[in-house]
Amino acid sequence: MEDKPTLTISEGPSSGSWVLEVCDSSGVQYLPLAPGRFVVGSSPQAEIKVRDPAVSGRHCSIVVSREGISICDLGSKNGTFVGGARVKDAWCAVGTSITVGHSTLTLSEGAREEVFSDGGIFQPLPGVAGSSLLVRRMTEYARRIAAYPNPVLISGETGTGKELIARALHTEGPRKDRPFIALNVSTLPRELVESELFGHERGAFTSATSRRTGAFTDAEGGTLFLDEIGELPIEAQPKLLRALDGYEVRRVGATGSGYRPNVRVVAASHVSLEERIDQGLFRRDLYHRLEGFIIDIPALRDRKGDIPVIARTLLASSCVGIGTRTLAPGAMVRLSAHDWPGNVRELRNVLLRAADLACDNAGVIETIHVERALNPRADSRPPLSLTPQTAKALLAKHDNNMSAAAREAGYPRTSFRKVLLGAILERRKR
Ligand SMILES: Nc1ncnc2c1ncn2[C@@H]1O[C@H](COP(=O)(O)OP(=O)(O)OP(=O)(O)O)[C@@H](O)[C@H]1O
Repeated sequence: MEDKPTLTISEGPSSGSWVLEVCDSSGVQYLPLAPGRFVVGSSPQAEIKVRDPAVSGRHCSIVVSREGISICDLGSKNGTFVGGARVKDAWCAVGTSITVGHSTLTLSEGAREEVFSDGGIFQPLPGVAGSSLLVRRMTEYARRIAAYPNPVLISGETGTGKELIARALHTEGPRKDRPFIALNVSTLPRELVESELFGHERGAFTSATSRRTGAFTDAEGGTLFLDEIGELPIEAQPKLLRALDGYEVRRVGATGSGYRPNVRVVAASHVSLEERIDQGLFRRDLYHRLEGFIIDIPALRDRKGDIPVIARTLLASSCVGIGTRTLAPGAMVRLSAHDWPGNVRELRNVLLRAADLACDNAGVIETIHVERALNPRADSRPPLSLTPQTAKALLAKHDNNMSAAAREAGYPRTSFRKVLLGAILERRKR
């Protein structure tokens, strides 16, 4: 849509403005939707053009009316999917993610008036793939606050990329040439936390055989990333508060005057710090010192439009040594249908396993590979009994298409082939 129609629907259940986020091989486009019918496809005539060879010329249509927004498949080759289900006609709600080919279309509400300072050319944060509206908003905010010296609190479920964002805050800010030190508080022995943070003098405690600097000194002039800050023992919290308030702090066992750290603290937590406060495990004053700027990273299931681009990025970066891999449209649909409780980390691991399983399939990851990668434990169970005879029958059923027969059997193509070779050898023996 070269000239983008914009209109605010003022009556009916679909009141408000709608934006369609189209994520295809060329990146992301945000298209404000006016009432009407729009054909989605790869053809130049389509009103909503998707640059993706797996998308049919006229793939599906989107109808925006007073009743709401509906989608209708137009007899596409690879199908139109909402969640994991192939649909002919479906009503869509805000947040609905539609998969066509390797691309996703996500419906958002009320972003039409939103103005981004990037002038429409989205510049992702280093290493952070994804360009959904949620990520775009987060990126804009992170870039802005990267310039400040104040602490930042990053919240988000496990695997959403909290450390990545912390690193981006560092590299995008004025401290980028100074150290970035990451410390996972939950892995520190309770009795050593203070020493790890602030250092110790020789003889301060039994194992302190020499003087040691702590993370605050190591990060001088730069950024200190404190992951799992909610696990910081309550007795170490006042000293961190002092450091954040700009007062002098001393090494464990030191006497006399201390030092005033010049460090930007970025803390992260995947648990609610408010809950830790209610449980008496976290000081409210420390929380307020940290939460001047909060970045809340959305869960992957709330930005499914990011899955294709993150998946492609991870396949390119994580599969070094495995080989080049591409995702079949069905595999992308399966990825988009999953809820990703482990977020991007889980996606990375699933892709790695799927890439390995696809080694015999010309580098194409199919739905079956994703399915098996999502259930790795099922994979280590002995395979269901596939005899040479059933393999042969399946092959005949699928007109000698080995991939299709292997898929139905739930086997990788190589294993299926081995069983089939058994049938041939058996026949030769007779
Ligand atoms: N948007 C993204 N694009 C590419 N890779 C990502 C993205 N988000 C996360 N990752 C990758 O996912 C993995 C987990 O990220 P990270 O360690 O930053 O998550 P986290 O939220 O800090 O996790 P935890 O709470 O468990 O410490 C890393 O390998 C990271 O590079």
